[in-house]
Amino acid sequence: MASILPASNRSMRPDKNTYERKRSVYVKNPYLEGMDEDILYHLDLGTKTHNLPAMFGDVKFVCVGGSPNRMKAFAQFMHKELRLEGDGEDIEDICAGTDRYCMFKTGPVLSVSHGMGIPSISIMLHELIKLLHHARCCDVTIIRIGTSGGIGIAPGSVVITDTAVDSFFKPRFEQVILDNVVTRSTELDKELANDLFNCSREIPNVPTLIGHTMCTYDFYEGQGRLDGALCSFSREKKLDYLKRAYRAGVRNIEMESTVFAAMCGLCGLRAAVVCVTLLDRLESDQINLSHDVLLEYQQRPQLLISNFIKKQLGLCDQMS
Ligand SMILES: O=P(O)(O)O[C@@H]1C[C@H](O)[C@@H](CO)O1
Ligand SMILES: O=c1cc[nH]c(=O)[nH]1
Repeated sequence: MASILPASNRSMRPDKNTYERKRSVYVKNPYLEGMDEDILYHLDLGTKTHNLPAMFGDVKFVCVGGSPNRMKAFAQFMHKELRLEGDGEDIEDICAGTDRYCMFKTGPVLSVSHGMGIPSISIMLHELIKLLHHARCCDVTIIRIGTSGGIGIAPGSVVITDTAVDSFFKPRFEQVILDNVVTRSTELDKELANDLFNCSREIPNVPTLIGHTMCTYDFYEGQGRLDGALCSFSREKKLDYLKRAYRAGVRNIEMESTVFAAMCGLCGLRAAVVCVTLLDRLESDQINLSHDVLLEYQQRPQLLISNFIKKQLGLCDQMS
């Protein structure tokens, strides 16, 4: 039977930090407290092997994205932007003991890769959220910086997601738990989305908008592409579907935002999704950008998030 768990249903127990108005990172699992040790297997970290509060206690911003190289480049970029010591080129992968994900820390910013698709980001988020909880982090903002296919907007546009929707344009994420389907809310933090949009106004030549983001389970058939190994629908059906998505408010398509919004919302993380579009899906299916253009497009969300983080840290005036 399906049930809705609203994102506002946040705490399992009273927040010990209520008086300081701090926002903790919650885990909603009664079994965790009774565990002697928690091994974060896919991150190659653990509560007995690592001093998580010392390593991560000061983290305030977590940025996640599919590709390990992109997330390393973002960490190096942030290192420079925050004017931290050294050039940041030799930044170490904290998860070097596993090749599932990579993680880099630069000042209060953590940069983590999540691979492609809902199952991959979901595993990473379970362990990342436990990590932040064990490290006693508070007031954490998490942002997915990714790539996507646009609908009816110019390639290179940056979409800040107001609501993540599924393939039926519904703001929900359906998690199969045992043999039940549990439906979770995919609302994102509207204030954060607006703050990011305001920040984007200061970046010239990068068209940026707020819109719904559709999250699919597949890049090809799941996104209505005509160029996969399998295709059982016509060009007309594809265009009809994408135009209906556009009319429902969808401006881009990717593969992680619904589970990201659902899990972060339930665990007390202020969350946003910021993706650049690589093509207009009403025009084409294949991504034929040159390497340089692709690189420049991928840097657009990074530039916006870096400006936002610097503003939040009160560093912008001193640095411009
Ligand atoms: O963060 P990335 O750029 O990996 O996100 C999108 C969605 C899929 O993971 C992938 C498909 O190319 O790109
Ligand atoms: O079309 C696209 C481009 C990037 N990522 C997606 O999921 N879809």
